[in-house]
Amino acid sequence: MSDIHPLDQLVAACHWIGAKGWAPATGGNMSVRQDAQICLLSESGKDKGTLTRDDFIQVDIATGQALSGRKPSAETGLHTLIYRLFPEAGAVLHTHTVNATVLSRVEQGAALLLHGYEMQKTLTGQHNHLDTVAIPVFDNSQDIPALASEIEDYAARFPLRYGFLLRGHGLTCWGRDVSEARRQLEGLEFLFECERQRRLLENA
Ligand SMILES: CSC[C@@H](O)[C@@H](O)C(=O)COP(=O)(O)O
Ligand SMILES: [Zn+2]
Repeated sequence: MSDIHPLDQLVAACHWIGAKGWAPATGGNMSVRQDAQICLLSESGKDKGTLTRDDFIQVDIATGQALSGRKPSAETGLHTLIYRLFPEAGAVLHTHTVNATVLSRVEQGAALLLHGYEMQKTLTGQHNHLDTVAIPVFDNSQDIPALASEIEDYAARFPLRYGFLLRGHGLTCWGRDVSEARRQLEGLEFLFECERQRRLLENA
């Protein structure tokens, strides 16, 4: 367990995500759980690759309301949903990568299926490239409460283990701590790149 404060770990993760180009033009949002009731969410509209500790806002997980007058992410409701669904979730990362944005539009089905990749084993609980990893894809919406409700309904019927894609928008993933969330993000992004290339080459 790291002796670096979780918020400082999250700030470092934001800089890493920014350096990767995975949160362009203020896209993306990140959070860390403070306790069972409160999470710390990135402030809306900021460049996520240059955030500091002061750019995170306390939000009530049960209500989605900020404890101060500042505006947390437009997608706060998706972060608080994850923290309510998964008490073990300690950090949530949302990114706007080209791979996630394009693949989620090319995939017309309800989930992006990943199969046959050794790097599936980077995902928590995955031990075999022969397994199929399903990443659900939801149509994008500006109505975050409605989108959160749709995702909650899905999670009541199907496993929601690694993250979900918003069509033409990006990826939201999570972990028990910042380190695991970073690994899930990096693993999924690698797999998305492989799958995008595979589909391009197979259709060439
Ligand atoms: C640059 S617009 C993108 C936003 O609408 C949203 O999708 C996003 O990821 C960032 O919103 P934010 O409110 O800054 O957390
Ligand atoms: Zn977004």
